[in-house]
Amino acid sequence: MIQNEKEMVFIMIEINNLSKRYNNNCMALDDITCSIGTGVFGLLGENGAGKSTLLKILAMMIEPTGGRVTVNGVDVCSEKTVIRNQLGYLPQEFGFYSRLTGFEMLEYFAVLKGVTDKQARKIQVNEAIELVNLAEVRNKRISTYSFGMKQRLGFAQALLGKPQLLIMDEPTAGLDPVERNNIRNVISELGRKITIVYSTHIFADIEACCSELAILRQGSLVFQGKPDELAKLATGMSWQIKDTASAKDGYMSLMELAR
Ligand SMILES: Nc1ncnc2c1ncn2[C@@H]1O[C@H](COP(=O)(O)OP(=O)(O)OP(=O)(O)O)[C@@H](O)[C@H]1O
Repeated sequence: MIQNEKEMVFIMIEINNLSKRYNNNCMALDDITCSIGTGVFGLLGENGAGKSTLLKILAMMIEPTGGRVTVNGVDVCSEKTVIRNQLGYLPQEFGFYSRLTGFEMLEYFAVLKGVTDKQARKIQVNEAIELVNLAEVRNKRISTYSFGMKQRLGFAQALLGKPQLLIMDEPTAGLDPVERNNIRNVISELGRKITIVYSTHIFADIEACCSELAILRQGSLVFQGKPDELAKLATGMSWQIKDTASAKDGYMSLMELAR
């Protein structure tokens, strides 16, 4: 397994009064306060809710305009190197050198992550490739990969360097049901040892893997708790769509009712 139990570190992320206003005046996050411990933490929310913005701040890609985030008491804005050494990050959009093979690309990322020993690097890269089911295409150029394969390669790079904190923006997006299920299993397994924070639009992803979740809506935190607590809140509420509109319109009606 790619994680070593002996190196296990308990992570506690504290988010206090966090805000992010972009230069165009868009308030992407508005006074968010929550705690995230070891395990798998899911972030749910519709398009534009602020999920990617929060994950980018946790991954130190952007800075907040207000409030503070600490990881085990260390401020993410002032002690970036300390936290980067423990971090694996999968952004929503990921760039690869398409002329390289999947194996070569991951080796390159492993070097960037400081895995200097050649043998250790080979082992880590092969483990990551096996975990995301890319073994058969490891020696094929990335230019020949499907979208889902590239997504899984992005997932694999986040695992290199044995991070204790994994931040992933929609890791299951664009995957077929079999691969989505595999990635859910990998996330659940890794979440026994490290902290994983990931965003998704799919509640079934959260149900399958997360010990805790938060829901963002228009930059505000509207729920934090366990998946079954959210399910309890919805007990007794059910909706039937009677109109004959298209499935997409029906889905939109349901979302409006749910709100
Ligand atoms: N660089 C930026 N400059 C200006 N506004 C931005 C920028 N990035 C995001 N936003 C805005 O901030 C808000 C939150 O965006 P964000 O990408 O965090 O949402 P999201 O929940 O991840 O959405 P999605 O599910 O579509 O990925 C949106 O209104 C978006 O338009």
